[in-house]
Amino acid sequence: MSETLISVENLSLSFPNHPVFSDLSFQVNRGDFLGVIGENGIGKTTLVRVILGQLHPGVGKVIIKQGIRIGYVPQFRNVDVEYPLSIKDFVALNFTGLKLPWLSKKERARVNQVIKQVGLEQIANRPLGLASGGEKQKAYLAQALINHPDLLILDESTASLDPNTKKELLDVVFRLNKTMGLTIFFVSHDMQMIHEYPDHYLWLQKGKYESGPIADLHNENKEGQYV
Ligand SMILES: Nc1ncnc2c1ncn2[C@@H]1O[C@H](COP(=O)(O)OP(=O)(O)OP(=O)(O)O)[C@@H](O)[C@H]1O
Repeated sequence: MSETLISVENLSLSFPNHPVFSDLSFQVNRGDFLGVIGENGIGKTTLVRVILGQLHPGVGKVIIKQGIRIGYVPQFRNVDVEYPLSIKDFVALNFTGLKLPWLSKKERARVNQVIKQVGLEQIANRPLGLASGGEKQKAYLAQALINHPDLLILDESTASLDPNTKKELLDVVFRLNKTMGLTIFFVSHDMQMIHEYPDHYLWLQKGKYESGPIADLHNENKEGQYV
């Protein structure tokens, strides 16, 4: 039996005069690669905020397994070319944000390890501001990995990348899922990506939702408005 990391039970949530979820239930088990899909404004980021504990459910339960660590990769935001930190230093910020440049030997080794996992070792000393969009996003991914998360949340992290760069980032995430069993909560409005990488899906729709193994996400849906 796999271990449940997130259990959402009969969640209903509304903003004033604006219902977002009604009776939403799903689970995420250790090792899952869940793709969360839905059109703009449907509530994907709201769901991430609920899981991160920033928003409290109105009705229902959201149970996060005690003691798990969550890594978060935000939507791509450009970084100014003048940004002073190297990729390596940027990744290390997630240890405390204050210790730079006084990292322990062990911390340095961990930085090098995650940089290697995301494939940035050749440019680790390059200023982050001079990295390409895809490289910046990989740096955010490495930063999210630094504290050994059990669960990685990617919130539209590939949205503004070109198709090849998107694929490159998702290939890294896929490898982490398959080789290390890292649990992935991948939020996207790109139906093609959802068909390609996750093993389960949660499709948020107006007033309802669908979820299940990815094989149940039918082809007629693939032809829908998200392609
Ligand atoms: N704090 C808030 N107060 C009121 N309404 C909100 C608040 N946060 C979000 N909303 C509304 O709730 C709905 C869901 O927003 P959310 O950001 O979760 O959607 P989304 O699926 O992530 O959209 P996108 O794909 O565009 O990022 C939207 O209509 C949004 O305007």
